[in-house]
Amino acid sequence: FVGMLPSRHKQSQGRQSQLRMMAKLPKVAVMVNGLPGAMGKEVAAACLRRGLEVCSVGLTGPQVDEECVDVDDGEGGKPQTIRLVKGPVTGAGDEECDARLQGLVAGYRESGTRLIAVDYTHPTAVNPNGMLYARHKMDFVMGTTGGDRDKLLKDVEEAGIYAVIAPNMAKQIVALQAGLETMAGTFPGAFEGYNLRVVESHQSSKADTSGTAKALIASFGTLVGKPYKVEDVIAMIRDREGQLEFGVPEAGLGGHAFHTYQLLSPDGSVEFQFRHNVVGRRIYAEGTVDALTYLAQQHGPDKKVFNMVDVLKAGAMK
Ligand SMILES: NC(=O)C1=CN([C@@H]2O[C@H](COP(=O)(O)OP(=O)(O)OC[C@H]3O[C@@H](n4cnc5c(N)ncnc54)[C@H](OP(=O)(O)O)[C@@H]3O)[C@@H](O)[C@H]2O)C=CC1
Ligand SMILES: O=C(O)C1=N[C@H](C(=O)O)C[C@H](O)C1
Repeated sequence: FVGMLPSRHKQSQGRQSQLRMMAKLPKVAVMVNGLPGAMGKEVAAACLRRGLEVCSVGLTGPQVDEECVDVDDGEGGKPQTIRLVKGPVTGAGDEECDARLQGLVAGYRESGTRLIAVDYTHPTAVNPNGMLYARHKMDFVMGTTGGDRDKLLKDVEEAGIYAVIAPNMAKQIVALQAGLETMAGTFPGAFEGYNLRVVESHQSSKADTSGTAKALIASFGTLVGKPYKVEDVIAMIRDREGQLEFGVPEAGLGGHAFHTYQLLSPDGSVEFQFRHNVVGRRIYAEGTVDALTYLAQQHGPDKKVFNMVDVLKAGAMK
């Protein structure tokens, strides 16, 4: 693997070094994990559009038979072939995956390039992959939702690596999240007695309840004055008929995130609604590149684990 390391796209490398000089970025390569999944492809495309080098190896899942996948910038640019390696499945370490990563990480280190992983895989892969990055001291951006988030944080902190971990990378949704956190911190109990109801619709292949909705109900809980259990307030829509009825356009059935948060006063006379509806996935991929660019500039010893609110507050989202 070491021999086939950084991509040889001369034109794109020229653009990369130009952008690096402008932004004073260290040399960075991105390992996209979760290929050939929907977000993996979107993120690879966004990296190529924005001049980040994409590593020629990426992790894949247990059900994928292909050995390689082509990614491109989504705008007619030259495709790049990524070799797929099965990610760890047990969390105890998968020998082949570890051996391959070891060579890869060492090769990039020798070439003075910071290799950062981006993870858009599966809720069951969050902790095994987090442990893998910890073992190999690889910084990462974790977009995958679900898993044991406390364990993920603990593993990362113990390994002393840098990470951005967030259930939503879309700038405007991160701003809503930050705004609600501020509102809840400033006016706890302002909605005392109100009833919260959350409906989220996603493509039928989505394995878990929305990580974004889970994050937002924490703030709503403070506003209402009582913590919520996910299963008590969040209704999921994953079926075609329900999705269309909820307003998802036919073209968005394969990839969408429609969320409505409703707060209703006890007598039903006052209603608040917060709604964010996204068709497609490009917005998250662009935010992921912002997170990568931000992470690439982090070297300090004090704070090493960030979320997207940190990235937004730092003014690092385009
Ligand atoms: N933070 C954010 O802004 C966003 C987060 N997401 C989250 O990203 C995740 C992925 O979403 P999406 O791309 O739509 O899902 P997809 O199912 O399209 O893609 C996931 C891919 O990851 C593979 N995979 C499974 N396990 C592993 C592993 N251990 N290592 C590497 N790859 C693995 C899957 O393979 P196989 O088919 O074999 O399982 C599949 O190819 C979800 O958790 C989703 O909620 C999505 C959008 C935005
Ligand atoms: O699976 C998705 O598609 C998405 N997942 C994230 C979540 O669980 O909140 C973000 C967004 O909703 C898209």
